[in-house]
Amino acid sequence: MAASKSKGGANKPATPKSHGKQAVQKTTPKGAAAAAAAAATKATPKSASKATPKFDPLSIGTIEDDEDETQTYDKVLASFGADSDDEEGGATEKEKKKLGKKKEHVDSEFTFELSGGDLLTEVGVGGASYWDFRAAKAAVKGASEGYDVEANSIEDMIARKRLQLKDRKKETPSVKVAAKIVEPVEEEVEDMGDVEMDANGNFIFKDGDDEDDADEEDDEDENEESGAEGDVSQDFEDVELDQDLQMEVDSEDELSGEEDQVTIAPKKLQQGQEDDEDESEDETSKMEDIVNEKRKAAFFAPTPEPEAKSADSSSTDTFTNFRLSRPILKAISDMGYSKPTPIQVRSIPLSLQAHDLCVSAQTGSGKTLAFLIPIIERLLFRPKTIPATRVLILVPTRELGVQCHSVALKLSKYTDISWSLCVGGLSSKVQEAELKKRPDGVIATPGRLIDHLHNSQGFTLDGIEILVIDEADRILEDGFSDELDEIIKATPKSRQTMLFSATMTDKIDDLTKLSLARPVRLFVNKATSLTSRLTQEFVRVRAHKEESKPAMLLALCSRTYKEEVVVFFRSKAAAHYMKVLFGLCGLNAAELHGNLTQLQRLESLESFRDKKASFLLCTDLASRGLDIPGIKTVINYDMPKSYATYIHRCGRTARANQSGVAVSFVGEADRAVLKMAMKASTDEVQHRVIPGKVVTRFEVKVAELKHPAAEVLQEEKKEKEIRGLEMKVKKMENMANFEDEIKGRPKKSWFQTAADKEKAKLLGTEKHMADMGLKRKIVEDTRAPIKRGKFDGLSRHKKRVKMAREDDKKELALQSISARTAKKASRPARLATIPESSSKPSGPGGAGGAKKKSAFAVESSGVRSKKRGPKDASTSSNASGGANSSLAPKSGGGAGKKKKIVSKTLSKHKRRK
Ligand SMILES: Nc1ncnc2c1ncn2[C@@H]1O[C@H](COP(=O)(O)OP(=O)(O)OP(=O)(O)O)[C@@H](O)[C@H]1O
Repeated sequence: MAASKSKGGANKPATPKSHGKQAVQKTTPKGAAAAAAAAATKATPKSASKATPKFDPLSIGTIEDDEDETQTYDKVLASFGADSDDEEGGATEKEKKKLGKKKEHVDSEFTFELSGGDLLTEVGVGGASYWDFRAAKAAVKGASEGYDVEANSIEDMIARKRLQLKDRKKETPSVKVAAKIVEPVEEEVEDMGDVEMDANGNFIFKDGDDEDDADEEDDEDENEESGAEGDVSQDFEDVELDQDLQMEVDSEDELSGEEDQVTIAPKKLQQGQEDDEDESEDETSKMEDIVNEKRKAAFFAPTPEPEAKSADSSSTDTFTNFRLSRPILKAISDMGYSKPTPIQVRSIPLSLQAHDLCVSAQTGSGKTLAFLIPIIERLLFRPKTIPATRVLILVPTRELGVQCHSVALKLSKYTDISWSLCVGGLSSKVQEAELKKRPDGVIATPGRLIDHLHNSQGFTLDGIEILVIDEADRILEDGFSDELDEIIKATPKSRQTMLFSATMTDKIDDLTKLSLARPVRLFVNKATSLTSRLTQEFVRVRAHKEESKPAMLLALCSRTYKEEVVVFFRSKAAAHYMKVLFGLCGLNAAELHGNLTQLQRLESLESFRDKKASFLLCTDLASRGLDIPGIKTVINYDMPKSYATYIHRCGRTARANQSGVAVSFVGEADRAVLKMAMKASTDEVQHRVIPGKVVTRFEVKVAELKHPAAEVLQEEKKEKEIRGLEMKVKKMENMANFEDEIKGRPKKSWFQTAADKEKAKLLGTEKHMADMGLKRKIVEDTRAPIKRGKFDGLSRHKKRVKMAREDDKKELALQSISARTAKKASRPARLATIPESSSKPSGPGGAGGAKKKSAFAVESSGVRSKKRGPKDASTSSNASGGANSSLAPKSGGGAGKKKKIVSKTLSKHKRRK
């Protein structure tokens, strides 16, 4: 059945006929299609024979393979020692060597397990974690030194301080402090009040920490008194929450004592006042919508309808339906996945057929595999005589790069495909060495990639055939825009481009700069939607109670959400301060933000992943893409400025069919995002009230720990200063010992100054604020225009032809100018001619001969320098092994060939003359 269906579909691509990428498929040589077909047949395990193929495997777009050496599936298998159907007929030793080093062995009995149950759940629980830091950690700059330097870490300082506090506590009898703090800042450390420590150094809240304690005053009164939370009074009136927020979901009994109140927030925000305001804008926005829709229809290729599901759809959606090669199926199976997720079902076939894609699917829906699986499948059939980097995956953060790299390695485990991770914080030298070997794929952050483009000899993006931009809406933001432009220009236009994000934009204006070829738009969910498995809660923070937030957070994390919690802060300093406070309270927290070294960042993630730390205190650095199995709760200590960031932050939990909770502290300034969240939510949004008495108790605690926390931070600061001095001394020593070598190193170049970068960042924020409808402070774009090479972004062949033409033109200009000058010189001098040597006043009409002369001089020097350009370029590409020449075979060789083109055109010109 499978065979007949696939035959039937062979001439009927699953995608629109008019698609722009068909050219790619047309150029696919015979060998590649045959190889794909062979792969399709041989890779199909027996168990898949009943599966109905949903796309035509023969139309798989192959990596450029105009070389004769296209690998057949057998050869690929043979190269890593896997059994092919005909073991004896496998690759020879020589072929094996040529095909690359042996990877893991594929079991000859391997068949893809289709009945693995709901692996999403198993995986989500921790079956196949995406994270493997070994490769990244090995590449961290000066990793070994890092350990020494960090010997006296913040953890040690906190631990010491806790011991000190414990000792002091033993010496000083406990003194009760009043429930209400008047001047908490002035409290002495010794005045621990009713907050005591147990033998293990944990704080004990004597006054009713026990949740069963019913001997409490009325919660509402308490809340009034503390002002931290509680009754939902006037402040929120204008968002019309009041009445409904009073609704109790829990029974009275449950709400007695110190338990938080959790009530349903109303959906009123969707109607009423706002709608009235909107009405006036309705007509205009309708018109805009029509225009936009028309533009979109012209820009995007029609989206193929999802296949109609049979009654038993679960059995039809399997990885074997994609006709993937066996090494990939085996790797997918090893990772514990049995069925593709909906976004994988829809995007993998299109991606295999080399379509440009613009994909939006909810957080945690499996987008990483959605782009990696087809890439690896296609790379299996790449030409291999000359190594080349054909795939580039751009990610916005280093950690996301590490994660994506780790998944790519796992998926490529049974293949000879190589990957390089080029993100900041890891050793540039290690990366440079890797890039020299031309890995098949590079996973990079934009900044580090450009660094290599400018400073790693011979590294170019000329050979990129597939470009993936993960979290594409983020990378399309202004902060990255200059870098993105630079990268796009450096890659060939013929590449396949795939954009992925949970909040993907389909605004044409944003997408045009990526020079997409009729991309297919796959929006599996609304870009504003969050999974229904996520429970959203809001904790209100009144304007004058902002300073109670640390106490509220401690209350939440000590009483309600005690483990597998990620807390997002707006600033690095706040995250760090909280880390100290958590530590002093005996709560085990890791931190993740930009003030840490890369090693510390990775270690933080590791300790949180391994459940050594119950809390991860971080900035938005961790808001996108990070996939840490088992996160139960996300707390927005500071509400993000944009709803998109809110979606991404909340998306760290309730991933891969798991459920989760997102709790947000909402202050006066956060209403815009709150409204959007409420509007977009299909489920009820909860309002959590932490009893005022509880908040007060934690306020006492925070006040008491303020001084010790400050001491820890002071100690840390001193430690850093000492470290800084040590590093300076080391630098000076190095300079003294290796001065010549250090000074002899080529200076690094960068396409933006630090000020430009900062300005770009600011502009990004401004634009974002404007998009959010918030007040915009105009930042003038005073950046100097970025100087880019005239030929950036062109293929090597086109570059050479254009350069040759330019040289010809200059040469012609030179010749005609010199001919004219000679002609002029041969004319008899006019009577009134002023001698050339005499100076003329400058200004209009005053330039005379002197100006012409200088123009000539400029021209000729320009010719000279231009001529040097291509030579230099070809020299560097030769030095790099000419890896890319295989990708543009028709474009010819190196400098020698270029010279020929020049002389050919010149001689033609001369003939014409
Ligand atoms: N086919 C599958 N079956 C089971 N689990 C899967 C499958 N594909 C991916 N997963 C799991 O789903 C989780 C989320 O995947 P991934 O990180 O790719 O999501 P995402 O859509 O990129 O999320 P985000 O938008 O947050 O970046 C991962 O833990 C992964 O192991």
